[in-house]
Amino acid sequence: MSSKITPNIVSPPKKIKVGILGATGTVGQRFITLLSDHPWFIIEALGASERSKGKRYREAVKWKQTIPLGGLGLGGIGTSETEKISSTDLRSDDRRVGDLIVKGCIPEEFKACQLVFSGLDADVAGDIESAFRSANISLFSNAKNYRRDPHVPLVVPLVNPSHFSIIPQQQRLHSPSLSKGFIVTNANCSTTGYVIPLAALEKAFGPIESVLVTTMQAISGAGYPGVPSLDILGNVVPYIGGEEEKIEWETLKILGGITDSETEFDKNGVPLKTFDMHQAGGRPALRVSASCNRVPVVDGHMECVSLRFHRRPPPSPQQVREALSAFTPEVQTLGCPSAPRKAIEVFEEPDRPQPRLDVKGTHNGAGVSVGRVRQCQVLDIKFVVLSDNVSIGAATSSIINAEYAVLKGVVS
Ligand SMILES: NC(=O)C1=CN([C@@H]2O[C@H](COP(=O)(O)OP(=O)(O)OC[C@H]3O[C@@H](n4cnc5c(N)ncnc54)[C@H](OP(=O)(O)O)[C@@H]3O)[C@@H](O)[C@H]2O)C=CC1
Ligand SMILES: N[C@@H](CC(=O)OP(=O)(O)O)C(=O)O
Repeated sequence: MSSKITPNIVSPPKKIKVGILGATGTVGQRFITLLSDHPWFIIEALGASERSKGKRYREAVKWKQTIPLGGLGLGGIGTSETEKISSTDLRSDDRRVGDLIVKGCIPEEFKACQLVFSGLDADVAGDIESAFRSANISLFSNAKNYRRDPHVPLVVPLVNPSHFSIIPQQQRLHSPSLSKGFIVTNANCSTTGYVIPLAALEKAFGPIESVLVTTMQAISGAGYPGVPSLDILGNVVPYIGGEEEKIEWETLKILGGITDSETEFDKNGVPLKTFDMHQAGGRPALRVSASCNRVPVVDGHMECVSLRFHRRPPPSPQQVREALSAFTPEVQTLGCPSAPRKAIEVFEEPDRPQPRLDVKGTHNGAGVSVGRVRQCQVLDIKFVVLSDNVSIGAATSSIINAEYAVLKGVVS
């Protein structure tokens, strides 16, 4: 595993106790590696299924990360020597993550946590996550269950953290007497990877009208043990259930806006049952067509993207490269410690990025890599984007979302 990101904050807030639901899974394990040396967050509680409940974490988990589990601490390491000492005092027992006893995923077991991350299997995430919200716990989820909910923000932290402003409306509806209970979701891993360059291009050149995206998705996207080896070795599977639809509508919600009253997403954002892709909701309509493939790669989703801008004439490939490279998301300037120092790494080499060489990039999988920016003879521009599906595609996004919420006072 590559080196950790150096925190880029000046004055961190006080230490915050966090829980992880689905802690034994692929995404849960990535949460643990990322949080074990987080400056603010301290792992307080881990939850998983009845199969794992009551066991020490190291006995419950099939650990598949490249960092050994044995040495991982509970996080809250601070950014200075003084803080490291005080955070060790706070964790008076100074245990390792592997020592923690796995709990059941019920809110009573997570009462001491100020916020909870979820890497739960989508089959069970719906009821469990809403129980946490009702119990006045702030929840940051990777599961798909609440992404379409018109009062739940679907936040790719490098793109649309402004959508956190829908949270008071969600609380009014679901927990009017409670101040902390809410759900924030992050997006599907393929959506996340390619919507970051799309957002950068919209920021520089205005609305995009049409996008064609073809994915080559890693096996780790299917969790553990995932796709049978006999299906994927030396093969490509041209179907991932539900994935194309998710990419197509999630992109609209993420790049869309919230109405001025901050009570709902606008027409471009809400995947309403009656949603009409041709109807403009504050911006020209965006059409997206996705084709998804599972490929024999362990980590890293690669996506070939072609797009057309609303603006005529469109920008040149060189202008696009410069805009992508210059993209600076709010979470970066605000000082979220897990935000990449560079959101989009642009490659000039004709054969990069590649999953095996570039999936971690220079930012521990928190940014994305773009290459082969060139003219498209059918639309305007085409390029390839590579993202770490388990980091920025999942756990890292949730963590940056939570950091943003802390810095904005949404979680305290
Ligand atoms: N892998 C990826 O790249 C991405 C995944 N996601 C989403 O994140 C979530 C987790 O994915 P992933 O880590 O790959 O999945 P895994 O199958 O690897 O892990 C699932 C987790 O859910 C727990 N779990 C299963 N059933 C229950 C239950 N009845 N009660 C409580 N906990 C339960 C498992 O615990 P136990 O070990 O005890 O069975 C395990 O910790 C999913 O919703 C997925 O769609 C989102 C983006 C990317
Ligand atoms: N389906 C994605 C991973 C995933 O779990 O997506 P979602 O969170 O949207 O269900 C993949 O296979 O790579």
